[in-house]
Amino acid sequence: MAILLGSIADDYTGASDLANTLTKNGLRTVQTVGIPDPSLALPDVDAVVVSLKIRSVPASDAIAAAASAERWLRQRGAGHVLYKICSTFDSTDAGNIGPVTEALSEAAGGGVVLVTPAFPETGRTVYLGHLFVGGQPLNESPLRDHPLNPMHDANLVRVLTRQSRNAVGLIDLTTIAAGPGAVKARLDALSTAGITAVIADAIFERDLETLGEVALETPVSTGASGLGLGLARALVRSGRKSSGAATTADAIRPVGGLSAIVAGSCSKATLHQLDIAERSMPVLRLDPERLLAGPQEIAAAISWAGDRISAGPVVIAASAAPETVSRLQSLHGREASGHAIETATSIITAELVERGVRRLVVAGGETSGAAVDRLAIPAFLIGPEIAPGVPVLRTVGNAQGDMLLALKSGNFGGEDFFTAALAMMH
Ligand SMILES: Nc1ncnc2c1ncn2[C@@H]1O[C@H](COP(=O)(O)OP(=O)(O)OP(=O)(O)O)[C@@H](O)[C@H]1O
Ligand SMILES: O=C(O)[C@@H](O)C(=O)CO
Repeated sequence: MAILLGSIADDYTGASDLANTLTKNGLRTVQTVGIPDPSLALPDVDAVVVSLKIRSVPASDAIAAAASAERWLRQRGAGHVLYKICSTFDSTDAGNIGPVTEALSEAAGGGVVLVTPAFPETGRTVYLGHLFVGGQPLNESPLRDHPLNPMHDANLVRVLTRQSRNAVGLIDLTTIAAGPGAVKARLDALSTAGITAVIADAIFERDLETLGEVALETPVSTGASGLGLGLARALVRSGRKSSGAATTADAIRPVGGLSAIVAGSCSKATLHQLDIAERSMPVLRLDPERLLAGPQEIAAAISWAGDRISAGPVVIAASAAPETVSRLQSLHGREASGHAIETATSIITAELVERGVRRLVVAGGETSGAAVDRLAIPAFLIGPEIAPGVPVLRTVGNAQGDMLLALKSGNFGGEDFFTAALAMMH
């Protein structure tokens, strides 16, 4: 299998978001969980998205994992590797967007890397280096209260500079509107000035098409699904994409079994989706203090689900409003609380699968990563889109048999996302 495009995603929901975009734009795509075991039979595809869980780990660990994935992708023919980050640039001053971008670029022989989290379909746009989420600058959006990576600065040139060893530049919208030639000339000038990463503006998909065309001529880029769209369309336009359409029908063949939703995302969107789900499904709100205190809360949740799940889908959520999250974090620390809750939700998820759940929705990137790791799912085929950025996924090579999943990024999906997702899984 020789692949045209490789990607390394810094979390699992982000990986499925990108895989969905690549599929919609004509690339046959598979999502692997880490570097797959050589014994895993992968389908013949144009693009592979390797999901890693490296958004909120120490930068040195993130670099090591990304470097191995990059080598694996290059060995399979990937001429270009996209480092898939969050469209809201989730990171801290310690990384990991800057350090991983620099490491991937160095491994590929250096040069300047285009960086943009723009994803217009979900309202993420970048203008003069500033990231907007819907109508709000990043630092005024709900991302200012993110449990793990609160975002307090919308100026991405500044944010990336704080994470990088080398200087960071900007390619503004005027240059991008002038077309690929103008962007290349500007990149060359910035590269001569010693800059190794540039934040690129993008408001419309046409801006991302221009950026995709330029990025494809370089070995590495860093961005969200918008840049994936640009790269996929550039590959198709250039005629480099092999024949064979990207179909999703095979991925949603019915799997039967029970269905459940597990949420660890504390985003405004997820909190509202949970309120709406409460009108049609039993919802258990976990007590975070009790979750951290010992295994009783987990056992109680499993028993609660066991009493109800044969009658229909159940929802189990650790999610809480920013004030509650802050209180817990001030008592136990940010990372320790996040990690302990992810562990708890992943144990609950595995127990639900043990009891027959085969259709599963998980809300939150870190939460999804912990759950998928505990289930030891090796890879996913990409099914149809439930909402922008969230496809139905079908497991490949799963020990428990075929399952359908949706891994929802915290901020994605309409208010009825949970019922909409389950309605597409049979
Ligand atoms: N009640 C709570 N108090 C503190 N932390 C919590 C609570 N509930 C969940 N968490 C933690 O908050 C973090 C949420 O991150 P996660 O990535 O799962 O969601 P998200 O950031 O909304 O999603 P995405 O990264 O896809 O945008 C996890 O580490 C989770 O364990
Ligand atoms: O890009 C996004 O916003 C999502 O795919 C994501 O990575 C959130 O975790």
